[in-house]
Amino acid sequence: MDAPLLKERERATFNVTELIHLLNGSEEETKRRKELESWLYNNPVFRQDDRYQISREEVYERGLQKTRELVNLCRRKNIKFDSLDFARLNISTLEELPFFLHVIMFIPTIRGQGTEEQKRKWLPLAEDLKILGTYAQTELGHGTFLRGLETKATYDVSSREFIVNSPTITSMKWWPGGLGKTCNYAVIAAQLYTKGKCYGIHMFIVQLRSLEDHKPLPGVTIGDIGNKYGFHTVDNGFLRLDNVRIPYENMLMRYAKACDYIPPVNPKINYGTMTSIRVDLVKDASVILAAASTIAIRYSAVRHQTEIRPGEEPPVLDYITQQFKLFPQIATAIAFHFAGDYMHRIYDKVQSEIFDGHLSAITELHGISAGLKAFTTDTSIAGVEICRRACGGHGYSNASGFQRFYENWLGSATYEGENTVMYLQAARYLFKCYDNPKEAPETMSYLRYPQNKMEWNVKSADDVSNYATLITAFEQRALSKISSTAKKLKNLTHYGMNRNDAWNAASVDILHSIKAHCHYFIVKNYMQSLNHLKMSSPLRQVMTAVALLYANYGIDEHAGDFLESGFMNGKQINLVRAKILQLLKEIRVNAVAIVDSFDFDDRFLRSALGAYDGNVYNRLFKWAKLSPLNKTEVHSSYKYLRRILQSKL
Ligand SMILES: CC/C=C\C/C=C\C/C=C\CCCC(=O)SCCNC(=O)CCNC(=O)[C@H](O)C(C)(C)COP(=O)(O)OP(=O)(O)OC[C@H]1O[C@@H](n2cnc3c(N)ncnc32)[C@H](O)[C@@H]1OP(=O)(O)O
Ligand SMILES: Cc1cc2nc3c(=O)[nH]c(=O)nc-3n(C[C@H](O)[C@H](O)[C@H](O)COP(=O)(O)OP(=O)(O)OC[C@H]3O[C@@H](n4cnc5c(N)ncnc54)[C@H](O)[C@@H]3O)c2cc1C
Repeated sequence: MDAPLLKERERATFNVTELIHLLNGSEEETKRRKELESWLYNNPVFRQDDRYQISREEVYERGLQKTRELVNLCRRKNIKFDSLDFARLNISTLEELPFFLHVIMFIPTIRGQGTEEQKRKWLPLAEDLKILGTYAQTELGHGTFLRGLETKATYDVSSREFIVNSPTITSMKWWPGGLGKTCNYAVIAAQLYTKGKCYGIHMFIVQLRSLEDHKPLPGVTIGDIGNKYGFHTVDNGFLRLDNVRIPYENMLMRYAKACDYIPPVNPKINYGTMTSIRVDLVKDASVILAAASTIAIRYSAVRHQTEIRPGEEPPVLDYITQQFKLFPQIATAIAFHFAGDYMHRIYDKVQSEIFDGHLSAITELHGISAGLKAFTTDTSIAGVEICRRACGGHGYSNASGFQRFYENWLGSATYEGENTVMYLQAARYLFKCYDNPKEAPETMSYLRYPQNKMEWNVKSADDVSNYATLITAFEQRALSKISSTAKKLKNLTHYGMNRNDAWNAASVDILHSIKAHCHYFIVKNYMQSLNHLKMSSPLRQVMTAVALLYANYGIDEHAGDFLESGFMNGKQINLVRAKILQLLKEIRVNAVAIVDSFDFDDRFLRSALGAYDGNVYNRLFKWAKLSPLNKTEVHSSYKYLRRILQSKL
């Protein structure tokens, strides 16, 4: 163990194991997670040290090998795909495996939108991996605007079949994970046509490849869409269907019937699978940012550079600017951890209502999950990059471990709902609640009260150490944004603009309003979660400092909003900034211990900079020697170099 990290750990003022169990939910949860991880990480197939030295095809093939190992492990240990254990395994690999969509979207769509009979037929096949499916909704021409999707499923009454067709090039399915080479089935989102009338988007199970030789079936043109920023393991694919016939029973009909069409009670119930992934992405944002913070903090405690006082080369973690970069990332990761817990609680509650036939809460769930998905993924993507940059040159090396997180996580601003669109969807719900405050859910209860102007009763740095005053600050900032935007919308329509054009004209203000609302919710939920948790006083002291940093940092980052709201003045902003510096100093002694509490296995981080023992330089050198260029002392391309060296200008 590298001496600096040892010293850092010895200085900690709280019990790391206590925080590990708190973040995992309990000691039993920690034990179970570590047991599952040991089964995974002890398998050589999950090697990663040559990840960046192999081709895309080898990466894809490795993905299938890992899938095989993961599936065999689940079978040996009787772990079901919809179990918490599988979810733990999934995040512990954090690999975008080619069969990923089969588990997170294909099966859940059948489970959520199939009739009992359809579930009896398809779920055993899917859960036993007799068939492998993906979720094929996005098309070349449309990903966001689902009502604009062009794939058609036309009901042929005479044969009791649907004819599924891609009428144009823009109607080709494009992006679905595993579609290119892996899956032999898909749930296809298509416009249902019956008796000459279009009834909108419904979901259809379509076989794409033979179960005998995996060749594409007649009428199916299918393949990989090519290299991307990340998700290299996944064969995101394209699919064109040329009047492919499927049985009537292949339309998922829990909520709608095709023959003599019966519409769903709420047409958006077909969008339910997307909501479930958005809910997961909130917690994923916490995990990704916690992993990046772990790498950056451990490295910053080991990396000594330049001088504060002549003759002393300190760890870069002693630079206040380094703390100002990194400690808010730790705080954000923990804030999003609690937001993810909240999202899962709400999702489970609404899901049980839906299965009892009450669909009213799906609009609220959509409004909240769309906003938090956008807010947490945007923030965590930026946070990973801050962590990477804080590691200087070695942060730019693949040996740092950042690229794996960053390249896959970048997509989260787009997949499962492009973030701007998600913000606007959440805002649509927020402004509806603003106009009808009595209908506002608990997360928007502050809209119910009269918007009386308030002043922040803050006179000293101690006042910015109070959860209630900080929550009020974020509430007033959000209210100020929402009410001024509502006024703008009212004026625009008052002077003759229709509601949609007014919405578009005010959409930048609307975006600021929903982001302020999400930020308020995250702060409030974070602090209330800590208040409800039992912990020792040393740990509570640390967690309080981190939570206060999250809130005060948020005020400093958006100082203009808080001043504009009239709720705060310049002097108070300076009190906040003074508080931030005081909190950085307080957190410094525990920084390494806090990221140790995220409890990432080295084989998950795969980082020469963030390994638990801090043995950075030997790991970097060992990794560099793996470079294919180092297979020979003189590279075979020397012949070109020699000509360059011998040529005359
Ligand atoms: C390191 C990585 C780790 C983990 C990664 C894990 C997973 C991710 C990896 C890959 C998976 C990616 C898979 C995909 O991307 S699948 C495709 C995702 N696509 C989308 O999200 C499409 C986004 N577009 C839409 O959802 C819709 O088009 C829309 C933007 C919502 C607009 O729909 P539209 O029908 O036009 O509705 P509006 O006219 O705007 O009216 C809105 C109306 O409908 C209600 N609504 C909308 N959506 C939902 C929903 N999901 N649930 C419930 N209700 C919904 C909305 O509330 C509003 O209701 P009103 O009462 O106001 O009318
Ligand atoms: C890694 C990855 C995996 C994916 N996996 C799948 C999958 O398995 N299955 C699947 O079906 N799809 C998948 N997708 C597709 C993904 O869901 C879509 O790309 C996503 O929904 C965005 O849609 P789009 O590409 O049409 O973007 P667009 O909507 O075209 O976005 C382009 C720009 O237009 C703006 N814009 C669009 N509409 C509005 C609006 N109403 N108001 C304001 N601005 C707007 C957006 O903000 C954005 O800036 C995946 C995508 C990626 C990157």
